Amino acid sequence: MSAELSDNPSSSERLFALLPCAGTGSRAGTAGPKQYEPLLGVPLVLHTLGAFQAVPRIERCLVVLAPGDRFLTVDDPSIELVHCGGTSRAESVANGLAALRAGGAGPNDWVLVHDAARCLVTPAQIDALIDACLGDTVGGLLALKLPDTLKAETGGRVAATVDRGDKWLAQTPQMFRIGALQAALAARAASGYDGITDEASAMELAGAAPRLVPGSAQNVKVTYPEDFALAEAVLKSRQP
Ligand SMILES: Nc1ccn([C@@H]2O[C@H](COP(=O)(O)OP(=O)(O)OP(=O)(O)O)[C@@H](O)[C@H]2O)c(=O)n1
Ligand SMILES: C[C@](O)(CO)[C@H](O)COP(=O)(O)O
Repeated sequence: MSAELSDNPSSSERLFALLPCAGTGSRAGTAGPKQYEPLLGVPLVLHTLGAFQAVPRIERCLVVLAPGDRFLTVDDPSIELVHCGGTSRAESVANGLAALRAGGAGPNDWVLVHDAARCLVTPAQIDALIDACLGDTVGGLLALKLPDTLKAETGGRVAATVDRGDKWLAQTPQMFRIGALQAALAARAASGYDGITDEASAMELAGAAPRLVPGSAQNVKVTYPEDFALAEAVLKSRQP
């Protein structure tokens, strides 16, 4: 075992969550960052956090905020807010991983990285990912097989219908060993994380093949103005 892997052997199966929450939500059309828009009277990101709080085997949840962000406060000791968001999602995640390590997480511990903006994720979906990845050498991600026909475009017209047999939509959470993910992201830092839109893409470029774990069509990322009403309707449908 390498020196890096042996420095925290007792924590080899610990689970942490990391929520990148430092975006501006430029496509959402909201006055402030979309993650704080109220849904059923509660800031969007608190719905997201609620799903992770309901998974007891996750030891701690780290929320990566923009440096000047003072919107969010929490009183749950298992949730930690850090103001180290970067200029890209990948940079926010890399900074958050460093904060997790500084707080005692080891390289062999697992991290579940999840978009703050995916507020409809459920504890059952998080558990399904953990169950599928704990015994895996690489880790993996929730993803969805394409439900629609896929078109390639040239100049606003269809250039081709693309075979969708092997195509999946990547979702989050994405679960990897912290040390492996740190190394994969560090290798992309010099290029400004170009093309690294999720954790799996960094791991793929490092030579790994992340496991695809079927997710749910409801696990949407709130991105555009119309997504808020959809998310609120789903949350309402889940109320007792
Ligand atoms: N520099 C950034 C950019 C994004 N995110 C986070 O990454 C998640 C997914 O990103 P996305 O939905 O693209 O959010 P935004 O970047 O805020 O949206 P937009 O691209 O429309 O500006 C969000 O929870 C967002 O807060 C982040 O932590 N740091
Ligand atoms: C990570 C992600 O949610 C996977 O689908 C997605 O790539 C993040 O959104 P962005 O628009 O690429 O920042």
